[in-house]
Amino acid sequence: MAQAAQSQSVLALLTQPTVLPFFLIAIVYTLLKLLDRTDVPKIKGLPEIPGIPILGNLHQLGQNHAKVAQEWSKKYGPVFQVRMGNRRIIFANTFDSVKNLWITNQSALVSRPMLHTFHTVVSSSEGFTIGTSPWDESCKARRKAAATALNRPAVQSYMPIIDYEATKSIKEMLIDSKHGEVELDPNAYFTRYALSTSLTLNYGIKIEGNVEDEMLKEITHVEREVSNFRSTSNNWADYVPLLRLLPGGSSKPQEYRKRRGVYMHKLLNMLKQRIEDGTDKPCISGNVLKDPEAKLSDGEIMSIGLTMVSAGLDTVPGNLIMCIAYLSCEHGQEIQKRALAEINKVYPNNDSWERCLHEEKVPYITALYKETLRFWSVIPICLPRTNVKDIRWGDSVIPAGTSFYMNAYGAHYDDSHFKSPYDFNPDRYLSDDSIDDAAASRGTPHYGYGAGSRMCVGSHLANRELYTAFLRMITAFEILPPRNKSDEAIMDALECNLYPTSLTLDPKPFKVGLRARDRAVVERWIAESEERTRDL
Ligand code: HEM
Repeated sequence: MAQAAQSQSVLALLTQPTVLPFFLIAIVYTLLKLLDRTDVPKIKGLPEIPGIPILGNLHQLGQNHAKVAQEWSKKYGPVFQVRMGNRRIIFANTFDSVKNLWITNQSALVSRPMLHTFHTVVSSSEGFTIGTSPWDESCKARRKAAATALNRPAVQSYMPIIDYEATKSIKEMLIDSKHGEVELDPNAYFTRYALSTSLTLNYGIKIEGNVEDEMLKEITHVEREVSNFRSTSNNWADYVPLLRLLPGGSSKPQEYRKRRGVYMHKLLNMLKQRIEDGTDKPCISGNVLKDPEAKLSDGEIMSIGLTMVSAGLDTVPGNLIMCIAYLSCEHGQEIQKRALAEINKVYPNNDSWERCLHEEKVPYITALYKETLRFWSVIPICLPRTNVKDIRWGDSVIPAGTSFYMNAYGAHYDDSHFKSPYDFNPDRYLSDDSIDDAAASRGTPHYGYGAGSRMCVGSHLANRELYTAFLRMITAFEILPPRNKSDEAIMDALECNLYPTSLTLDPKPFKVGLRARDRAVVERWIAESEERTRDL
C-alpha cells in the first residue's frame, strides 16, 4: 500500500511540466548510451575514425568499404579502428600491416566473428561453412578434413576432373562463338567449370547439361545471394540490432536458406543412394561417409559439402572471367603473344594442352594467375577474423574478441610494396619489377587467398584450375576486343563488380571475341581429352 503511494508520488513529480522535459531527455540519453555501446571498448592509442552515435562509421563506409578504408589509411595510418554500429572493427590496409597481424600473430587471429544475418538467419539449420565458423574443435576437424582432401597430391589426383571440365567449357565456347563471329560473355562457361569441378570432387556428381542447366542456374543464383548475406558490407542489421526488429528483414535470407537446403540435401542423398547401390564414384564426401574411422557427424559432412560448393563458385570464375576480359584489351594482346611464345618455348611439340595436367612449367602463366589474384582481389574485404588472445599493435593492446577486417584490396594496391600497383603486370612475379621482390616472388605473393592460420585451404586446387584454364584458353583462342565499345569490360577491380557491397566479385556483363588459333588442332585436343575422361 505504502509502496504504491510512493510510486504514484514519484510519477506525479516526474510528469510535472517543469520536470517532464528533463525526465524525457534523461530517458533518451540513457537509451542512446545503451544503443551506442560497442562489443569491445575503444582501444587506447589506436587511431579511430570519427563517427556518429548508433551508426558509428557505417554510413561513411558507404557502398565500397575497401576504397573508403584505403582513403582513410592515407590520413589515419595503416591500421585503425572504426565503429560499425555496435561493433568495434580493426581495419588493416597495407601489405605489411596485414603481414604483421595475420601472419606474425596467426595463432591469436584464428577465429571468425558471428554475424547476425548469415549465422542466425541464413544458417541456423543448415550449418556454417568452414570459412564462416568460429574456431572450435568441430571447425578444427572440418578444416583438417578439407585440407587433407585438398593437399597437393590429392589435387593432382583430381586433374582428370579439371581436364574434363576445361575441355567441356572450351568446346562449348568454340561452338557458340562460331569461329569468332559471335562474341561471348565467358561468365556462364567458367561458372559451370568451377561449380561442376567442386561437385564432382565432393559428391562425384557433375553438371551434365550446358550453361543453361537448371541445377547450375539455381545453385549459382542462390550462392550469389547467400554471398551477399555473408558480406561484411551489405547487412546493417549485423551491426545495428534495432534494425533486426524491422518487419520483413529476415524473409529474403530465410527463403535462400530453404532453397540452399534443398540442393544440399539432394546432393548428399544422391551420393548416399549411389553408395548403397554401389554405383558411386570416388569423392571427398563419399570417402568420409564410407570411412568407419571418420569422426565427423552428418552436419559436419554437410558443412564440408557446403564449403566446397560455395568456396570455389564464389571465387574461381571472377578471376578467370576478369583476366580473360583483360586479355581482350590492347595491352592484353601483348600479354597473349608473350604467353603463347612462353608456352611454345616450353612445349615445342605442341602438347601443352595435355602436359599442363601434370606440371606447372610455364612461369609466365603462373605469374599471370598470381597477378590476376592480386589485381582483381575478388574478396576485397577478406573473410573476417576475431582474435582469441590479445594482440599488440605498436603501443596498443587489442583485446581478445575484437573483429579484424583485412582490406585485401588496399594491401594489393599498396604502392610501398608493389611498384605501379594499378598496372596489370604479370612480370612483377617473374623479375625484380616489384619493390619487395623477395616477398612478391617467394614469400606471400598476394592476399588473394587470405593469410595465416585460416588461409584458404583450396588454394592448390584453385591455382591448378586457373593455370589449366588460362593455358588452354590462350593456346585455343585469340581473345579479341568486342566490336561495340558498349560491350567492353570495365577493368577497375571495384568498378567491375555488379554488386559492390557483395562479399565477392561478380563481374558486370561484357563480351569478347574468340577466334580459334587453329580449329583443327583445337578439335584434336578436345577429342583427345574426351577420350581420356570418357569414364569420369
Ligand atoms: C581463386 C579461387 C579462390 C580464392 C580467391 C579464395 C580465397 C579465399 C579467402 C580470401 C579465404 C579467407 C582466408 C583468410 O581468412 O585468411 C578463403 C577461405 C577458404 N577457402 Fe578459398 N578461395 C578460392 C578457392 C577455393 C576453393 C576452390 C576451395 C575448396 C574447394 C576453397 C576453400 C576454402 C576454405 C575451406 C576456406 C576457409 C578456411 C578457414 O576458414 O579455415 N577456396 N578462400
